[in-house]
Amino acid sequence: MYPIVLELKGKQAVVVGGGTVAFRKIQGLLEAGAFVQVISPEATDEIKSLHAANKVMWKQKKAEPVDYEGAFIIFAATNDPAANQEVVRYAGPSRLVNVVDQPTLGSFTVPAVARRGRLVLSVSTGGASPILAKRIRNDLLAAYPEDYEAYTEFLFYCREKLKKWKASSDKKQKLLHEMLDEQYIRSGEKQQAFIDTLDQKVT
Ligand SMILES: C[C@@]1(CC(=O)O)c2cc3[nH]c(cc4nc(cc5[nH]c(cc(n2)[C@H]1CCC(=O)O)[C@@](C)(CC(=O)O)[C@@H]5CCC(=O)O)C(CC(=O)O)=C4CCC(=O)O)c(CCC(=O)O)c3CC(=O)O
Ligand SMILES: NC(=O)C1=CN([C@@H]2O[C@H](COP(=O)(O)OP(=O)(O)OC[C@H]3O[C@@H](n4cnc5c(N)ncnc54)[C@H](O)[C@@H]3O)[C@@H](O)[C@H]2O)C=CC1
Repeated sequence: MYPIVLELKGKQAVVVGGGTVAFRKIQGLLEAGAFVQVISPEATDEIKSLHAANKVMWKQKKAEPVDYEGAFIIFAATNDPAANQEVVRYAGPSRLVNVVDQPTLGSFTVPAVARRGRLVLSVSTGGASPILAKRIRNDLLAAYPEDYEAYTEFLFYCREKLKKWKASSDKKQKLLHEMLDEQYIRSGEKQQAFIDTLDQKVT
């Protein structure tokens, strides 16, 4: 297994199937900014609402090979094992394919994810127990509370600024470590004070 973080903004994702599992995968895709097409003769009310709100495109039919053209990432999420196998066959060997009922047929599995802005914590149990993955995700959400959203935005701003600073790498390293001081996690005021000092140094 080799974990990566995919950039899906504006990329085309095809989800075959319109049930509760498909809906969960769709939610993750929308959070990542993907353009989602759902191919399924039936869909849950939640998926229908997303379609009505133009958040996803829903083709109300069974999947055919033509549906995968242009897809960057594909989910075989029907309740029909043969239909899911067919998705894999037509997608070909060089595309990202997730298969919800026969995971080894696909090229990747979906972890449980805790998001705090730029901080993305993902948990996989290699198929041992999705419920354990979910539980550990919830533990991580408690350990890294909402403050981390603003905090990681602060760190991102400061690091981008420091990258442009024409100073010695020692000086940069010192600040890169200083900004990790615990005092900055919860205090917007302290973050702002650090930014102000940095803005004076790096113009
Ligand atoms: C291999 C993988 C492939 C993939 O889907 O990518 C896979 C496969 C299967 N899941 C099954 C069942 C369940 N899956 C969940 C939940 C989640 N499943 C997710 C991922 C994965 N599931 C991948 C591995 C992840 C890992 O290794 O840790 C999560 C983490 C992410 C997500 O789906 O977004 C999401 C929780 C996060 C959230 O809620 O956010 C629940 C619990 C629930 O629904 O509350 C149950 C019922 C309990 C049980 O069975 O354990 C079955 C049997 C189906 C059947 O019985 O027919 C298979 C098929 C098989 O194992 O062969
Ligand atoms: N990976 C995971 O996280 C989990 C996987 N599963 C597996 O996922 C499968 C799907 O689960 P649910 O979403 O709960 O099922 P569901 O019964 O709610 O939905 C199945 C959907 O597939 C559609 N479908 C059937 N044949 C199709 C075809 N040829 N082309 C396009 N769409 C088609 C149906 O119209 C329906 O919308 C289950 O059979 C189970 O084995 C179940 C729980 C978790």
